[in-house]
Amino acid sequence: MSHAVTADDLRKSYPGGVRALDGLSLDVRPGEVFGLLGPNGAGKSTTVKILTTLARPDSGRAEVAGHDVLRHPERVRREIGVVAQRSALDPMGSGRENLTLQGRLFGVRATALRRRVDDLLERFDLTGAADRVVRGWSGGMQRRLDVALALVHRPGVLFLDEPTTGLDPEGRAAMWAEIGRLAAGESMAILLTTHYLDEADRLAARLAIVDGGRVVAHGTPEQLKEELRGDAVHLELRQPPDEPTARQVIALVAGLREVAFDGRRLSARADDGAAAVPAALAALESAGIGVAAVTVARPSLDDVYLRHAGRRYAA
Ligand SMILES: Nc1ncnc2c1ncn2[C@@H]1O[C@H](COP(=O)(O)OP(=O)(O)OP(=O)(O)O)[C@@H](O)[C@H]1O
Repeated sequence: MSHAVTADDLRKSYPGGVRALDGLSLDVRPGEVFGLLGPNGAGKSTTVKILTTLARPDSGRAEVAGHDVLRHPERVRREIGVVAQRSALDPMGSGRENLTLQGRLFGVRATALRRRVDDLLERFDLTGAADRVVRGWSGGMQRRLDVALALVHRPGVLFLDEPTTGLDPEGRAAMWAEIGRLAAGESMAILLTTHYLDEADRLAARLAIVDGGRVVAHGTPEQLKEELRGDAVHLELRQPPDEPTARQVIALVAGLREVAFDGRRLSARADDGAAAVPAALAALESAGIGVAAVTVARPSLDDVYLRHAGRRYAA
C-alpha cells in the first residue's frame, strides 16, 4: 500500500546537543487518522516540522503525499494542510476573508473558491458569523476556522497539532466529530498530535507513542491495550475478609490472576473479566464472603502509556 506519510529513521539534534529525534519511523495510510502521543519534549513537534518542510532532519528520509520532503518541499506544501498550535488567522479579517485569502494563496479559482468557502463555513457551523471580524469570535469558533483554513485547497494530508487544546468539552466533541468525518468522507490522511489520551483513543485508527525521539510503541488503540492482557477486575467485599481463606477460595476460580487484597478491596486481572466474575462471585458467596460491588475495566490507553513512556500521563 502506498502511504500518505512515511518517515524513516529520522534523526535531528539541535544546537547545544539536544537530541530531539533519535531514529523515528512511522507511516500514515490514506484516509486514516494517525495519533502521535508523547510527553513534553518527546519529539512530536520536531517530527511535524520535518514532515511539513519547516525543519530539516540531520539524517533519515520522509515522504509526504508521494513527495520527498527534502527534494521537493514545494510539492509537499501544495498537498498538505497544517493546523499549528498557534492560530494562523488574521484577527482583523472576517471569517470569509480569511478563507478566501488562503484559497487565493493556493491558487484556487474564483468560482470554485466561493463555493468551497461557503461549504466550509457551513460545515464548521460558521455561516452566521462569516462576515464578522474574527477578533470577536469565541475561541472554539476561531479553532474551527483554523481547521477550515487548512482545508481550503483540498489537501490530501492534514497535520493537526493539538487541535482541541483550550476548547471546552462541547467544542472538543464538535471538533472530534468533524475530524472523524474528514478522514472518512474525504479519504484524507490526518496526523494528529495530542495531549489527550481519550482523543487518540477515540479518533486514531493507529497511534504511536513517542518518547526520547523515537517510537516506543505503535498499533491500533485496541492492539496496544491488548498488550496489557486482559481486564482489570475489582471486587468490593462487604467486610474485610480473612485473607488466607479468601485467597484460597479465589485461587480456585479459573481465569483470575495477579490477585491482590487491600482492605475490603480485591483486585485481579482476567483474560475475560465478564466470564471470570460470575464464578468469583459464586465462590466467594458460598464461602460466606459477601460482595458489595463489582467493576470490570478494559485497560486504558493511560495504562499503555504508563508502561511505554515509563510515567503516568499528565495532560
Ligand atoms: N529550536 C530548538 N532549539 C533547541 N532545542 C529544541 C528546539 N526545538 C525543540 N528542542 C528540543 O528538542 C526536544 C524535542 O522537542 P519537541 O518540541 O519536538 O517535543 P514535543 O514532543 O513536541 O514536546 P511538546 O509536547 O512540549 O510540544 C526537546 O528536548 C526540546 O527542548
